[in-house]
Amino acid sequence: MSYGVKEIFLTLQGEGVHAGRRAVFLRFTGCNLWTGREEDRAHAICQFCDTDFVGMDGENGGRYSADDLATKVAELWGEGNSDRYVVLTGGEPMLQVDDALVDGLHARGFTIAIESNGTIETHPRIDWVCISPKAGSDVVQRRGDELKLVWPQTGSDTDAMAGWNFANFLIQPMDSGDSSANQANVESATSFVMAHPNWRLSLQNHKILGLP
Ligand SMILES: C[S@@+](CC[C@H](N)C(=O)[O-])C[C@H]1O[C@@H](n2cnc3c(N)ncnc32)[C@H](O)[C@@H]1O
Ligand SMILES: Nc1nc2[nH]cc(C(=O)O)c2c(=O)[nH]1
Ligand code: SF4
Ligand SMILES: [Mg+2]
Repeated sequence: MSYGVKEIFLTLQGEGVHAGRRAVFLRFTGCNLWTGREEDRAHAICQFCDTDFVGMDGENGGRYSADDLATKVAELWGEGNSDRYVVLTGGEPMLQVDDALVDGLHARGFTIAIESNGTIETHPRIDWVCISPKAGSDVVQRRGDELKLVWPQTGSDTDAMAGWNFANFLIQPMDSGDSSANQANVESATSFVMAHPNWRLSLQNHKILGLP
């Protein structure tokens, strides 16, 4: 098996419970909820994506074997064996993640996190599962460490989600690319959390910090 990779980079996790943690991001190409082409966005199940996951032309992108991919992730982490952390993202990483990659990353001492839309069951040996449901999709992965809902999304049933088996429930304001719409999304997300104390606010810190 080989993997199509858009980009791999060292940064800080910007979002969610582990915001601020040093992490290698491994971004796979391709998604099952949008082609990634602008002309298809309006018809996609997921229409608000902030990410270019098309092709393999990003930093350290390309086609890799499991061994080469795990080695590249370790090389980007650099010296030091403690607290090694890799985030599998995309696109939709569960279209590609398998035993060989998970075992290769574990063998190099990494704690493995995933950012997934939850429409495909996540690999059972991933250490930190973050699911971000998309309205209009069928979420089959209803357990994990973190449920991170982009807000607002009409058609999202937050009461039903609060009954799913997650350790943390987060609301993340949607980045729409327009500053006044973004301000409205932040205010709406804040109001939601003020009214629902079982949910917490997640901000995209990397965008504030100018990190990838
Ligand atoms: C680009 S997605 C890739 C992983 C996976 N496909 C997913 O949707 O969870 C990574 C994270 O960014 C979030 N995200 C995508 N577009 C966003 C936007 N415009 N504003 C805020 N968060 C966004 C997703 O919901 C997800 O939590
Ligand atoms: N710094 C940083 N943190 C992130 N957390 C989730 C991201 C993603 O695109 O999956 C992301 C990202 O793209 N950059
Ligand atoms: S599911 Fe994730 S990667 Fe796919 S289009 Fe939506 S936010 Fe982007
Ligand atoms: Mg991102």
